[in-house]
Amino acid sequence: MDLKQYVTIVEDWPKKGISFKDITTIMDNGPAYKYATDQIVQYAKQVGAELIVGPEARGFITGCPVAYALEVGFAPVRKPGKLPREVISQEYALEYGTNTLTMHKDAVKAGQKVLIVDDLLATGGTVEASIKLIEELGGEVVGCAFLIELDDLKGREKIAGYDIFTLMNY
Ligand SMILES: O=P(O)(O)OC[C@H]1O[C@H](OP(=O)(O)OP(=O)(O)O)[C@H](O)[C@@H]1O
Ligand SMILES: Nc1ncnc2[nH]cnc12
Repeated sequence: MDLKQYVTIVEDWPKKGISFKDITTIMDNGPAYKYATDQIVQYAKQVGAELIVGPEARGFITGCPVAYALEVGFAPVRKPGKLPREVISQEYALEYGTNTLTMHKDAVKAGQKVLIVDDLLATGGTVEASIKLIEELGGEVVGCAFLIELDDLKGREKIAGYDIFTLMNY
């Protein structure tokens, strides 16, 4: 399936100069959403994922169906003030701003093989911060899976040494 036909490109959003890749038009199409999920599930099996971690919010939409299909758990990476129990935190930079990400202290078990799933790899700030959180909790990041990679932003250089799987490149 040519998934790119389901991505909607919105120029100059949320700021001038950003070419926003809207994946809601993959998610609202049943076969496209299933196809995208199935590709990541196959990859997750290859790398032996025991837990899926997804960054808020689009990492939930992308990662949760993968966890469901594999019958493994899903742990959220969230923006500050959202998780109710003890958290660890990590600052990160976005293509259009900065923020902090948090995870519950007990979200990952020591030695657990973790696959990070998100919709898009841009500068790599989000996935880099997620890797730091998972490793601080003792998890082993066995891969990072994305629907989309924005090549010019060179996010993969930030996570050199980690296995990366992407379905579409722009
Ligand atoms: O590689 P990076 O430069 O870090 O950018 C990629 C991240 O940016 C987007 O999330 P965003 O923070 O906009 O949050 P959202 O999913 O809640 O819209 C996207 O879903 C990725 O998580
Ligand atoms: N260009 C972009 N399109 C969609 N999501 C993004 N997150 C960071 N950069 C993005």
